Amino acid sequence: MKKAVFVALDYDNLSDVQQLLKQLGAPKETYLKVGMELFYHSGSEFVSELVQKGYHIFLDLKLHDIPNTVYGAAKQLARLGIDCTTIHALGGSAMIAAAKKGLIEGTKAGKEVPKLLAVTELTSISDQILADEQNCSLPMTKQVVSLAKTAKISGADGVICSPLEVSNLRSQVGEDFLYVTPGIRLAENQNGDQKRVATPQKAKEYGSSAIVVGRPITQAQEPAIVYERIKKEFN
Ligand SMILES: O=c1ccn([C@@H]2O[C@H](COP(=O)(O)O)[C@@H](O)[C@H]2O)c(=O)[nH]1
Repeated sequence: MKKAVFVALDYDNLSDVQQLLKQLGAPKETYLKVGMELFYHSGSEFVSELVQKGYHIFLDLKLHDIPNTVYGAAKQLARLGIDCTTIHALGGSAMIAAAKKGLIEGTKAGKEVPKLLAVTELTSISDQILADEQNCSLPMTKQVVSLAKTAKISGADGVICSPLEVSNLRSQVGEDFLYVTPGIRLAENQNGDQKRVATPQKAKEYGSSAIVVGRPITQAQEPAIVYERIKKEFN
C-alpha cells in the first residue's frame, strides 16, 4: 500500500461528495474512504463508479458477524475492485480467516485481492472506556497488540489503530504488516469523538503506513489547502 492520505467521504448525499472532489481537484488515483454512511446511502454501484473513475477506494464497513456471514459479505465486496476493506478484530480468528477467504474467492481473475484490515480498538475508545465498558483488564497498548497478533496469524494484511500505537506494534507484531491510522487531527482541530489522536506529522514519525482523515478536511473552510498541508506533513 502506498503511504496514502485517505479522505473519509462521510456524507449522506452525492452532491456533497462531488463538491468536495471538485474542491480538492481530486485527480484520478486520489485515495478515498467510503464508510457506512455513504455506502448505505449510495450503495455498491457508487463505489464501482469511483473505482471505474480510477480512484483508490478503501471501503470501511467494519464487518463483525459469524464467520459464514462475513465470508459471504467479503466475497461480494471483493467484486467491487476496491483497494482495501475492514473487519473488527474482536470478531475472532475464524471470522478474520473467513473474511480473507471471501476476499480471495470474490476477486475477479487478474485483479489484486483487496487488503484486509482489522480494526483493533476504535480510535474513539479511551483507556477508561476500555476498562469500564468493555471490562478489559489489559491496558490499551497491550489489548491492541493482542488483537493485531490475532489478526496477523488469521490472514489480515494489517490493522486499523491509533498512530500512538504504531511504533510499539511495529516492534511487537512486525514490519511486514500494515498500520493504517485514523484519529488524525491538526493542532488547531477539535478532537470531537476521537480519543486517541495525533497530527499527520506525528503519524509519520510513529510509522503509520497510511492515514485516514475526515472532518479536518471535509469541515475545513478551504478543504484543498488543508488536504495539501496534511499530505505534505505526512509524506
Ligand atoms: O478506529 C477507527 C476506525 C475507523 N475510523 C474512521 O475514520 C474516519 C475518521 O474521521 P474523522 O472525521 O477524521 O474523525 C471516519 O470515517 C471513521 O469511521 C475511525 O475514526 N476510527
